[in-house]
Amino acid sequence: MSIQYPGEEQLSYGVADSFPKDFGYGADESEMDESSTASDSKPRILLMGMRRSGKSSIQKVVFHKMSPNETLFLESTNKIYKDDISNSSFVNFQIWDFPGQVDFFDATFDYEMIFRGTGALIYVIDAQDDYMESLARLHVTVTKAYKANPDMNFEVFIHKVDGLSDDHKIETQRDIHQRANDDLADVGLEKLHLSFYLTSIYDHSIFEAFSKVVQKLIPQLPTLENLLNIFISNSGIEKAFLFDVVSKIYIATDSSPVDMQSYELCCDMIDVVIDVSCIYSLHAECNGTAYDKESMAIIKLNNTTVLYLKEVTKFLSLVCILREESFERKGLIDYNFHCFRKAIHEVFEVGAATHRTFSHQASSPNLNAVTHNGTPANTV
Ligand SMILES: Nc1nc2c(ncn2[C@@H]2O[C@H](COP(=O)(O)OP(=O)(O)OP(=O)(O)O)[C@@H](O)[C@H]2O)c(=O)[nH]1
Repeated sequence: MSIQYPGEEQLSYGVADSFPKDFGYGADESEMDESSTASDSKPRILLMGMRRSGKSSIQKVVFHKMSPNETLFLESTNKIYKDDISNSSFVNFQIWDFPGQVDFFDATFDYEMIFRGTGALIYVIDAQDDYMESLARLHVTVTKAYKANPDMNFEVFIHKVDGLSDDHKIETQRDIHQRANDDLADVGLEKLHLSFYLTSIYDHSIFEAFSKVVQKLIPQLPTLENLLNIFISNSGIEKAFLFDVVSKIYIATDSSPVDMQSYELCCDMIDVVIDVSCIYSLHAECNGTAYDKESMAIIKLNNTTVLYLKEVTKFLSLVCILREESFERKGLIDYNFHCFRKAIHEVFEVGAATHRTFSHQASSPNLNAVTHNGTPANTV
């Protein structure tokens, strides 16, 4: 595990620099600094919902490492809070936290402008409370937003489900799903697709849900999944996640199903790596220095499972789950990882270059992996 800071020049690479450009409506980093209007043009994710539904808590827990218990002391948000997380995260967009319910009839609130630059609208419903009023607000919000920007994704977080039994959770989700879609059908908006997630800040469900929201906004997702599939099948790995280190959102995974336990294990591994690196860091302050080019860790569990973490870019890390037997071929895994890492860098360089030239012709990176038995496999 690395604990050394590699030097400034090594931190100059950054996938996030290309990320907003790949959304097609982002602005350059330099422009961001010059005016807040420019930074407002960054792709956004909006957090909306009734007062006390848990919007600020979600944002603080996922992106600012606040512990769930501390959210009890969060004060009510009074104005739109714009959180630009791009300096620390691959997830290069703004999260806009809205103060309780938005008054769409307030003339000073230009909701059309806000919705037009939005990638995803997350509507948070407090599942522990009576949600009828919240459902009515959801309907007004999504219909207005859809008219302004039909391309945006509509995500509904059925939140605070930690207080509900398993049966109650399923029943609540079914009920909310039914009512929300019936309301849309009544006004002829069957085309408006709502995605539903059961979430809580007290477990990993909020990170999983946010991962799925973010993945839908990554144009390179199919390429990333393809690269992960090639990497794991040639290396004898069971499951691999590409993580945004700071938020523990997974940007992509291979196409085998995700089980919560594996995801939680990998999240915990990131915490261990960052915490241990911080403790032994050469720097007194451990802000952003705990993760660098040298970062890697191997954790052997007592059930013959191995967790393997390696740095991919300044913000991204690959966390793999594999059997002890497969780990005996560590040389092969490392070689394939080297190819995988190179391919990931190419994906985002191509993305950035494509944006710069305003060209829509994307080229695919080559992943010259070695198969599990050692023969080179030229794959795209
Ligand atoms: N049990 C439980 N409580 C939660 C969860 N998420 C948030 N809360 C609590 O809900 C309360 C309200 O959270 P906030 O994040 O302030 O809600 P908000 O939607 O931002 O509220 P406004 O700023 O007034 O719009 C806090 O006491 C949180 O601790 C959750 O997943 N489970």
